[in-house]
Amino acid sequence: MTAIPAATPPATPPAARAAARAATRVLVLNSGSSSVKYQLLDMRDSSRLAVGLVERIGEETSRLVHTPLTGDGAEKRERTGPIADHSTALKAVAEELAHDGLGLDSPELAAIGHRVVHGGLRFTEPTVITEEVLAEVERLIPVAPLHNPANVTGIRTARAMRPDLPQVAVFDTAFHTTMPEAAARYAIDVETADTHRIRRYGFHGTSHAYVSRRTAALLGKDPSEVNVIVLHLGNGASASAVAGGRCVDTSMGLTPLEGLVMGTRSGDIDPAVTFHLKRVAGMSVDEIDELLNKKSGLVGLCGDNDMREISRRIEEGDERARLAFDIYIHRLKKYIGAYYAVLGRVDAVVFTAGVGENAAPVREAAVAGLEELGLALDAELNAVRSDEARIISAPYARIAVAVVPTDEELEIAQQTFALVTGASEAGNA
Ligand SMILES: Nc1ncnc2c1ncn2[C@@H]1O[C@H](COP(=O)(O)OP(=O)(O)O)[C@@H](O)[C@H]1O
Ligand SMILES: CC(=O)OP(=O)(O)O
Ligand SMILES: [Mg+2]
Repeated sequence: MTAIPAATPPATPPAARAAARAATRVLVLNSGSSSVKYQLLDMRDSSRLAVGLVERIGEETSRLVHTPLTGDGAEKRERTGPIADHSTALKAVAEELAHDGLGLDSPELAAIGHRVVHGGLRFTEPTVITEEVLAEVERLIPVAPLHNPANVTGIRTARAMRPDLPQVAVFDTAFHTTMPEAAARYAIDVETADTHRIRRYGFHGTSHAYVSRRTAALLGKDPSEVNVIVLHLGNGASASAVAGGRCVDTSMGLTPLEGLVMGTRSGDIDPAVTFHLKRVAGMSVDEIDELLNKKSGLVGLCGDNDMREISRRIEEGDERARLAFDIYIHRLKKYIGAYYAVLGRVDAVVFTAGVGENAAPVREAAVAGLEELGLALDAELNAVRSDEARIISAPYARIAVAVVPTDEELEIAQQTFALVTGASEAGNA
């Protein structure tokens, strides 16, 4: 494996900071393995000017959904048909923005903020992207094989379109750097671990940070006063234990493969399974990587990775879908119990991301039977569909259970704007 580099990130160039002060818009690109989510925001009031998504990149059935939010009667637009790669996807996004007079050539654009999944040991803060920073993000590809390549393509394409504009990387790993050594270290030979920088990094940190803060606000408290278990359940899924606003443990590890059962990833597994697959089943390391990252989790268990489809199949009496759901829930419940023990006192358990925000049956099953721990849902509140942050626990429950929609893009925009305008250096980040 490639060693994970350590050093200090570069400061914001003063010229870029001065230019950014006059402009107030930030474009955020959240490039996933097969998708790009994006938002254009005006940072004077953090309002959205346009939002969108490109999904199923690389397939015949790619889809771009773009929603301008300026002016009256602005309507959602859709494009379908093959989009070969992330570079093509971003060019299509730029065209859609230009169509609404919000093009990347706008002098009002202060910066582009990029989600970058793995920042290794080096990047613990939002960082202005230089060729050298980009080279380090590329160097980390072996430890985020599904994500960092897309992030790099996104950055290179955006830089080619606006080479003069500051571009900022906001790292999924950053929020987790507060974990104590006892949580971050694996119990393997210390020298080997240190030489190769093998440790728990954790991911989805931007989401865990945003959601834990919003949960504190929902409880009417300061983040420093509350202990929260955050369950980020999207296609990738991770849990974290957040004590007083600081991450103390998280389920993803050196790579985003560890922890919960995910859409296509196995999550926790006995490492000896990999030796067995190599020695006994004759699979290559690349084949095992592909099996665990892309053909496991829900899709490996039942052929579908979308919780909507799995719920539908369960209702039809499909046994494989039922078993996949049960395995998913069993793992989730184990992490709730584990992080309860890690935190000692829990104020809230919060569900977020595509599954966490939308799948009431997942929330119900994950919390079922945990009344002794102080967890109980209100069935009616759990069934409500809403885009608002809300509490769904029973009034008598000692611990709040909440649903808080994540907003990685807003968090990235705020961190990006603070960095390029120098606000973060003035202590306003
Ligand atoms: N209405 C819904 N009901 C149940 N699950 C849903 C719903 N909408 C989305 N999901 C789940 O959310 C997943 C996507 O979550 P998301 O957080 O957008 O993931 P990612 O950012 O990893 O692409 C889908 O694969 C699906 O399983
Ligand atoms: C880190 C990770 O798993 O991200 P995503 O959920 O976007 O795949
Ligand atoms: Mg996501």
